[in-house]
Amino acid sequence: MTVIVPNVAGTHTSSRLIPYWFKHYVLRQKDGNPNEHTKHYNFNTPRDMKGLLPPAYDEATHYQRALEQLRTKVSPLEKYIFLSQLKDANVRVFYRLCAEHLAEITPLIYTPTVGDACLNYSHIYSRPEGLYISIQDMGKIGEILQHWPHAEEARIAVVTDGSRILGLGDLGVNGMPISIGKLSLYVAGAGIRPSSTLPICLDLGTNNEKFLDDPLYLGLRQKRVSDEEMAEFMNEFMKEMTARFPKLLVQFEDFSTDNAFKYLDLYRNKYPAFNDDIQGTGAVVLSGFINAAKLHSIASGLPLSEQRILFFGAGSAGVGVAKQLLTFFKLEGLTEDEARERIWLVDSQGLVYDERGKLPEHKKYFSRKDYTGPPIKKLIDVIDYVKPTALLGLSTVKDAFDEGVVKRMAELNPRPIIFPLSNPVRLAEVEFKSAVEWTDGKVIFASGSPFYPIVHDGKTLYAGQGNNMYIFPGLGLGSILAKASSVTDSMVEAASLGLADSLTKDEEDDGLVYPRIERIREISVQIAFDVIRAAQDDGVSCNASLKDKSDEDLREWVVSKMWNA
Ligand SMILES: O=C([O-])CC(=O)C(=O)O
Ligand SMILES: [Mg+2]
Repeated sequence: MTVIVPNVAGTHTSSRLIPYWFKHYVLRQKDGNPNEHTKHYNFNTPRDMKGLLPPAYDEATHYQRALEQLRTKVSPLEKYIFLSQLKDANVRVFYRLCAEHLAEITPLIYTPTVGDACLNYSHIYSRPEGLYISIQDMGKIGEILQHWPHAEEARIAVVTDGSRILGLGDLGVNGMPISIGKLSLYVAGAGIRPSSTLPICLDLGTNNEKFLDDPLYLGLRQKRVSDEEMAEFMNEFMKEMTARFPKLLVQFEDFSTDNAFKYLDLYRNKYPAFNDDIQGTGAVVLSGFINAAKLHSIASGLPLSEQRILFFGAGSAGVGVAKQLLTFFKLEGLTEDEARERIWLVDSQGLVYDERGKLPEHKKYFSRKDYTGPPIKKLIDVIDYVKPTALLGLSTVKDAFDEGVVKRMAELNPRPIIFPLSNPVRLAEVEFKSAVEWTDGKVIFASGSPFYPIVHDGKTLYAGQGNNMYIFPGLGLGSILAKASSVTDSMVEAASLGLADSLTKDEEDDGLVYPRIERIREISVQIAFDVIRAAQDDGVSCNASLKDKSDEDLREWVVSKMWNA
């Protein structure tokens, strides 16, 4: 019997909260500048609030009140709107709520609900929360960046062009909530100061006809610009960003495949920048895979180096993850060519191999040379040919891992590794419940979006969440603290290995491949530490004062730099 266990969050907190919101409210009324709120993040308990607060007002109770109110909302989107307003009204209460109830709040401010927020952004929009830079701003981007207050505090920008939001496609300017959501996790998960975060949505047009026809659509009513125009825009944008925000790290988010690779390659050695979908997702999957392969090996006796990984989906995320997984085999002593041999890609036309015909650039590296027969189109047939130990989905094709596919994986492996990584949850290649049932509980599972735990034959099974949210907060924190001039491959790899290493005994006993999300801050400290050391080894850390710190001192120093609500 299989039962879904709802995620029941605890309700207790005894921590005191500062009612800064009142001061914030009063100040905002005075100046009325919509961006002004960002400067009110550092508050002391305002003494002048006496008489303005109800007699029995208690900071801790107020926090519980917010939680209670949240739970009266029915739909996830309503909850998202409530939380968004709470953040605006009272940033500390919002982040305290996140800190204390992360497992409950994360799916509401981030994947999967943030996907609904993006789809509906032009209808649920209520206030500015970041920067919108459009193609029409070309030539004066520098001027527009001046409008962001407190440039000296800016440390991390999440920049999207809305062209491939999660698995939802081109959402144009409606992509803004993904930048906002990621940055909320930077604060909640890594203690970045809220005023140091900068959400940016670039509006280069959209090819989404539905939005172009929507009278409330908030973006430019035009098709996406040409590659040449975009390249010119991006060059000006990055140049002006560095001039205006010299201490800023840029996280590229949800650019369409080709542009994701193109702009990462173009800027990664020039600016402190990384691409979350290529490098962040790659790192998080490598990490979960390391732990999954250990579990597989215990059950199968197969040496780790003999894992055979089949990727279903060969976009930016798929190829990014595949490249990162080369590290897994290299750590087992294989050469790069040997490592590449252990990985197969499947795209919409089936197995990716040289003889199939012309391939886009990013698929060529993994294209098989050892198969020359007719195209193998169906996934189940590719599985029969490859005999994979692991099946990873980054396709956004819902239910692509059907009963036949999953059962075949279970016939080939005592404990098959199945990672449906597409986001949001309704695009997952297979649901956790089905994967458990079809493998009789044997599956080693991680998904991009969260699934509830499942009780199978009296045992509670947990779905790992192979989402880059475990990586980017710590990778960003480490890069910022190291004052890294660029984000190197070793830094990304360090983040991944740090995460893999972070499982507690209790988590291992529960068969987890990722730590529990409630420990994200602790994990971010470890990742940031590893990232700083990697930056130093690569000679890209410009923070000379960290060089002589002992490991213990460096860890303590990282913790001391984290913001708390
Ligand atoms: O946002 C997420 O949940 C993970 C991610 O980067 C994506 O799917 O593009
Ligand atoms: Mg993304």
